[in-house]
Amino acid sequence: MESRQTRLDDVTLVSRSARIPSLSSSVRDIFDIATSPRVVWSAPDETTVLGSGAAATIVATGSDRFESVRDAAESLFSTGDVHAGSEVARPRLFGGFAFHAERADSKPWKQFPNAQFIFPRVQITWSTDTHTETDTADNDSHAWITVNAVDPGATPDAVEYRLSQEIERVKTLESTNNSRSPPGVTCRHRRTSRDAWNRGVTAAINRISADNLQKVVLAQALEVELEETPVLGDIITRLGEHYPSCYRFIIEPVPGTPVDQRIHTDVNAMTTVGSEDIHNTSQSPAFFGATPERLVSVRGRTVETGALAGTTGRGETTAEDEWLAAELARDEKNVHEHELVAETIREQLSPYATAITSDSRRVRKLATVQHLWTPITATLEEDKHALSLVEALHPTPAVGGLPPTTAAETIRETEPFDRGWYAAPVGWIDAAGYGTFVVALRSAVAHDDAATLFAGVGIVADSNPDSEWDEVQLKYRPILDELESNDADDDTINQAQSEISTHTQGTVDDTMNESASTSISTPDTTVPSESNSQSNTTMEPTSDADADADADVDADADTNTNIDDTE
Ligand SMILES: C=C(O[C@@H]1C=C(C(=O)O)C=C[C@H]1O)C(=O)O
Repeated sequence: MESRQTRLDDVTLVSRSARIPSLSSSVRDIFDIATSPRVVWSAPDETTVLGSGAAATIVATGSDRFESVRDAAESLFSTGDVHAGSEVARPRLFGGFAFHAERADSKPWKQFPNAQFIFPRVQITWSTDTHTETDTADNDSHAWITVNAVDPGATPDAVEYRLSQEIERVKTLESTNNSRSPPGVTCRHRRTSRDAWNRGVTAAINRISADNLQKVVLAQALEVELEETPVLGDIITRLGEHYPSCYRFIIEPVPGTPVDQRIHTDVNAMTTVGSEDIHNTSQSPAFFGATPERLVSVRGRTVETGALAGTTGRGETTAEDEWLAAELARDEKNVHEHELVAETIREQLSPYATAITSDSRRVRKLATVQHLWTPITATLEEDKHALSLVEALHPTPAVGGLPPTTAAETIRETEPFDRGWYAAPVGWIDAAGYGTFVVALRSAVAHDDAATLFAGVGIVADSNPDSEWDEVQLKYRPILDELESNDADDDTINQAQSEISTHTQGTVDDTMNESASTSISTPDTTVPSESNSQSNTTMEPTSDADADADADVDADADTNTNIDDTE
């Protein structure tokens, strides 16, 4: 994509939307024909959104990157001529940040700026979260199409004309309903060997004993070669089926976008998405995942967040599963690790809030793991942009550690790879400054016929390197299951259907079935942007075989051929 850096007073944002009743096409259908950069956002209790192409892109880097993106976004939206027709169809910016303030410049993150937000050329918003092919029978299911242009020459007439073209295109799309098989993994390479892991975890524990550190989250990266290029539209759909309570996302970097200090808009902004000449054939990398962790959602003065830390596996029988949940809920190490996170989040919110409410700590069951979870809500003292809350909260000790600076140093010294966008904030913002951001866990970067997966664990004083290793392998499962060709799908679905959360007080809740420097880019000329500036019950496992369930899962994770354990 050609792009140019643009003064915001030179551009006009024009956005028009229309409702499409009974849209039969799903994310799976449209993702394939959409134009890079593509984004998908699918969250419990939120509309599902697919973005195609970039009418504008905001890029930032450095320690003031949150503020830079916020200022650029506010400037961009302030130029707007927006007729959304419905709040759900309102134009939004989708994107995220790297974990660290500096840009990652190594594989697989080379094409990802430190912070990047895309203002899609075409945004399709499904009115319900359940937008898969089964919904076609649902008369109420409908979608909105929004066409955005950011260009000195953008006119309402031109955008409306383009909107009518997009409506025809989407309405006439065949819904294939075909789910293609996972690509299959041919080779795996761990970036951290078992020995290196043991040394890293032991060194972190020593730092904790020496009182320099309370907690640090250490991660691993797993590179896999695939038999073929993964079909991300299918993968994200299946992740939605297996992990309905998780936040699913796909983000592609904008090809050719300068990585800092820019606002860019797309020279092709007025061309039709999906037409032959711009059909997506690129090998753009894509960051995708299904994370259980919402960093923050801001709507008006209501802030929703939570602490998610402390992990165990799923049992093979209901009794074993409940036993594991009960053990997790009363395990001192996990509760300590969890409470450090919950307490820090409350402290991080307190300068902005008139009230902070923590719900009871509970066990949250996902298809492959169970976590300790404390939902937290706050009321803001005054209006705050979602990105200000993101800045206040990232990184929580659920993915960084305490104290934050020593934890960040320990992470950099220990991990032999760059986290890139893993464990960092990914989400959306709108013109009102509302937004939802998640912590990008259970995630991977797909690049050509390969992918790099990331997963981490919280290390505290009484952590054991072997158990922490096992926990990392378990956390690879959501993504690895979508890449490996095997018959494990059915088991995962069965477990997903039992997603519930259990209050530690023993009640059952089913809330689980329910979220630098700057650039915006526009075409051609390059001018500096102004915005640069517990359950109480105790159960025993039913049998020895059941008690070995965790070991079985982990052994499974290692069954593939060609595992290269070298660093
Ligand atoms: C770091 C990850 O997960 C985080 C660490 C957890 C833990 O240590 O128990 C649990 C949930 C997440 O906050 C990951 O999934 O990669």
